[in-house]
Order: sequence, then C-alpha cells, then structure tokens
Amino acid sequence: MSYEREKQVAIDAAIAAAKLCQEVRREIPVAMEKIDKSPVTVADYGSQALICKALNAAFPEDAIVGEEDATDLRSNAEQLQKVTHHVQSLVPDATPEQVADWIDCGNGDVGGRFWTLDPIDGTKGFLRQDQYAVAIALIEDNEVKVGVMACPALKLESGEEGALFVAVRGEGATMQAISGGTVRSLQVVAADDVENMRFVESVEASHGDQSRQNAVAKAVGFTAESRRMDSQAKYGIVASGQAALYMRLPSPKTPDYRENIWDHAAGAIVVEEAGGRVTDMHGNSLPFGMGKKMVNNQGIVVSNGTIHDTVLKALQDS
Ligand SMILES: Nc1ncnc2c1ncn2[C@@H]1O[C@H](COP(=O)(O)O)[C@@H](OP(=O)(O)O)[C@H]1O
Ligand SMILES: [Mg+2]
Ligand SMILES: [Mg+2]
Ligand SMILES: [Mg+2]
Repeated sequence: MSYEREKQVAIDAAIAAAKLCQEVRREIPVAMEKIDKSPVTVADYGSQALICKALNAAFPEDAIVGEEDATDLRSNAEQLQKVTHHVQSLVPDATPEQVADWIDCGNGDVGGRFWTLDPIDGTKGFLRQDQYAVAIALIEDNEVKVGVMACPALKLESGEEGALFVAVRGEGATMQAISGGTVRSLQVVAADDVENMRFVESVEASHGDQSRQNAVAKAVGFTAESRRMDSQAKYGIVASGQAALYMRLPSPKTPDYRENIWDHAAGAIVVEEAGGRVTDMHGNSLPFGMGKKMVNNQGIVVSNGTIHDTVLKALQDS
C-alpha cells in the first residue's frame, strides 16, 4: 500500500508545528510542571493541537496517541489563552475551546492503525535552547509505516538551521531543510567509515546510564567522545551517517522506567529505512502497536546495523 497522502499530511503538520515551536523558542519559553514533575510548555500544547487538528481532518477514522492532554490547560485560562494565541498564527480563527479539543484528540488508543506523536520531544533541550524534535508516526499492524521528524534547531551541512527527516516503510529515508530545497536520501555509516564510528547519547544524564554507555562504546572500539544531544534528533544523526550508534540504557536511578512509543517511533523508521537497526538492549524489536509504553522492553540500541550484534554482545558482558 502507498502512504503518499499520509506522508504529505504528516510533513505539513510537522512543519506547521515546528514554526509554532520556533516562535515560542525565540521568546524564551517557560516550563509548567506535569503531575510526573516533567516539564511542558505552551509550545508542546500548541504543537500537539496543530498536529491533531491536521491528522484528524485528513484521517478522521484514525486514532491519535499523543504525549500531552488538555486536562491541566482547561483549568488554567491564562495558559490556554497563550497556547491559543500561538496556534492562531497558523489557524487565525482558532478558539481556546477548539484548541483544548484538538489537544485531546491525542487521547486515542493504540490499535490496528493509529498515529503517535510527540509534539516536542526533548522539552528539556527546548527549554535550554538546544535540540528538540516534533515527531509523528503512523503505526499499522505493530509496525511503523511512516515517520516524520522535524528538528528545527538542527544544523544542515549548508549551515542552515532546521532539518526534516521523512521515512516510509520500504521506500527509504530522506532529509531536507524544513524551509524546502533539495531532498537527500539517507544512508547510515558504512562498515569501513572509521571517522564516523562515533556514538550519540542524551544530554540528560538521568535519561540513561552514561557510564555504562561509555564503557560499552569503549568495548566495541570507539575511541571518540560521545556526542550528547537531546531528543530523537539522535536518530537523525545515525540515519544521516554522522554517528554509528545511539545507546539509551536504563538509568540506575529509574530502573522501572519504560519507554513511550512516541519517543522512538518516528526516529526508528528513519534509521531503519536508512539501512540501520533498532532494538531494545536485549536485541528484541520494539513493539510499537502493543501499548503507549513498551512495558516488556528496556534500553534502546540504534546502530548502522553492521556493529549491532557486537554492541549487544558487549552490553551483555558489561
Ligand atoms: N528516566 C528516564 N529514562 C529514559 N527516558 C526518560 C526518562 N525520563 C524521561 N524520559 C524521556 O526522555 C525524553 C527526552 O529524550 P532525550 O533525553 O533523548 O532528549 C522525554 O521526552 P519529552 O521531552 O517529549 O517529554 C521523556 O519521555
Ligand atoms: Mg514530556
Ligand atoms: Mg519525548
Ligand atoms: Mg514531548
């Protein structure tokens, strides 16, 4: 089956959401706190509103599973007004009630075919003026079929800021500037490309196990320091051959943490379609259609493919 329309709707939604996020970012965003103490901003809410509105209009039958919901916003008129103000730069006649309803379109359930979205992945990076990603993925029969990832703060080779990664199952992965222009097809690091045998990991030490990640990298023969970067932009770095490995091992401080599907779905298909491999730390494939959290999986290993088994082995021994 062709996913041409799904791909185009997701691209347009991601670009609109990225515009809203960049507008908020220029004004130095402030964080609100969610029940789990993690940060959220008006841009996370605005981005989810725009994406859900677009997906729901184009594919009314499809469920949407998004990270955010509007419960807190509905009881905070001032913040809801701020979110609405930003949404209005792209949808001029949007009302606060509509904005809250669009956000809550993301409260759908995982099923046979559904969308998952992370309106801002790497909110902590966004707040630091570092990297973040707007991530949208279509899941069908447990597998990601389409993935679109906008990384508005990521520099391209040309020096321009703002990268858009797109992948469709069986059709390869591409990268282009968010502003448009040449579409480049992506290829992971080749086995003999010693210079790019680097690895990426999170900036946030609490989102992984940096000491174990570094020990494993050393064991597989990496000599360069890791590149630390927020968000699923790390998948983009592996897909575009700028690093051969991304490791995300369970933090010893949060051993019961389980990964959310929206934190990985879009990035994973981009890397796979660029020729790479994505598994949990035990080598199992990631079950994107079973639930919002991947309860039976821990740790994420993303590689160019050729080094994957060596990394899994080194992990077992570590
Ligand atoms: N203890 C933990 N271990 C692993 N990931 C965590 C975590 N606590 C939060 N996260 C996730 O880490 C994501 C950011 O990833 P990264 O560290 O690669 O930038 C967050 O996404 P959001 O920013 O969308 O909430 C959040 O879902
Ligand atoms: Mg979050
Ligand atoms: Mg996220
Ligand atoms: Mg998020």
